[in-house]
Amino acid sequence: MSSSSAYSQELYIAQLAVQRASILTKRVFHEKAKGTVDKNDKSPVTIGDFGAQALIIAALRHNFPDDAIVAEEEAAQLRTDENLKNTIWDLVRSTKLDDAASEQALGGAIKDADEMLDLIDQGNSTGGNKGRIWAIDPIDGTKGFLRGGQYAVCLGLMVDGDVKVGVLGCPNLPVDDKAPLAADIGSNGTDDEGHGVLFSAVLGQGATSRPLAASSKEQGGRAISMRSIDSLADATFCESVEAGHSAHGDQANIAQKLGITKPSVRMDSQAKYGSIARGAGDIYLRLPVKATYQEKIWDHAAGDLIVREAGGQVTDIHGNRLDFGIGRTLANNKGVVAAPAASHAKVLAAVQEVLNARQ
Ligand SMILES: Nc1ncnc2c1ncn2[C@@H]1O[C@H](COP(=O)(O)OS(=O)(=O)O)[C@@H](OP(=O)(O)O)[C@H]1O
Ligand SMILES: [Mg+2]
Ligand SMILES: [Mg+2]
Ligand SMILES: [Mg+2]
Repeated sequence: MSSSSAYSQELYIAQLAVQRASILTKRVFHEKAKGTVDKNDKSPVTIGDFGAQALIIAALRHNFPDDAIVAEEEAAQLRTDENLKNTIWDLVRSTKLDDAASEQALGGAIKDADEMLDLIDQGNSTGGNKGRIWAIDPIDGTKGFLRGGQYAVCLGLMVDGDVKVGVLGCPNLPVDDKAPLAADIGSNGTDDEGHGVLFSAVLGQGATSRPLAASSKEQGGRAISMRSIDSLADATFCESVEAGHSAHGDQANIAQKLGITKPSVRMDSQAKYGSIARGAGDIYLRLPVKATYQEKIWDHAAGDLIVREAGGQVTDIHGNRLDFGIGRTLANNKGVVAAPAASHAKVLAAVQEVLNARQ
């Protein structure tokens, strides 16, 4: 550890935990049948989601035993499916960081398959605005992961409801912060040479990126910041791939109102937040499709902080900051509008015009 600034130990462990979990997800993509299991909300989950969650929680439990954890997945299905459990255990016990000291810092291996299941289930905190709570999305953008597009391994630490540390591992994004966003980045991601980036931020300390494959000896990373755009007409906006997750039609109308001429870049996961934070894109719009859907805290905690620390503003469609302190969901918010701080009011005004016209 090179620095003793606030949350430096949490940042260090979070980065290593995300790096290790990303090794597992990449192995699943390349080595294993990725077959999905349907969750009760009809969304897909893979052995990668369960395995990555187990590894991250093991690292947190070893280092911060008293902290609460909110994580997306639960082990119930694995307890009744021996085969599935064993496949995941096989992956989890054989996934390690190359650097022995880093692996040691995470507490090393999980004891056995039953301990793995118990760890997965320790992500069941109800959240809230008291004390230290980690938010984990082991694979965000599971559909992107399956199609070889974008996905992210996401970890955030909230203290009294405020996000203090955020880390995003994006195995299929270019390492180069300046690489323009390819139009097909959401369907044609790759983790070949030159890909894999780790975004990080600590509240009040800025945001950084570094290669996901970097060893822990290369601490730090490059500072990243949002692009300062003179005219919104030149902006690039990012949105979900799934039309059911955000309203593509409304988003196109908003872009048109802002004079944006470039087509949107569609990609899954919090890779959208990372991409705008480093100026590869400029705006992330997520307008609600279903009025009843509540966004989950693990889908936004790390990205929200990384964008704000890179000079952006993140609100919901009503202009309110995302409220991470009321439970597992963002029940007080609807949608997401993320933009450079100086342009956010203008973007929000266009969002509201389009939404008002909708009613
Ligand atoms: N109906 C609805 N509306 C909004 N959001 C939803 C909805 N259903 C699911 N989800 C969550 O969306 C997460 C992935 O969304 P993304 O925008 O990142 O990617 S995508 O292009 O839409 O797949 C996805 O995260 P993962 O489950 O981690 O992949 C879900 O938590
Ligand atoms: Mg999911
Ligand atoms: Mg998610
Ligand atoms: Mg997920």
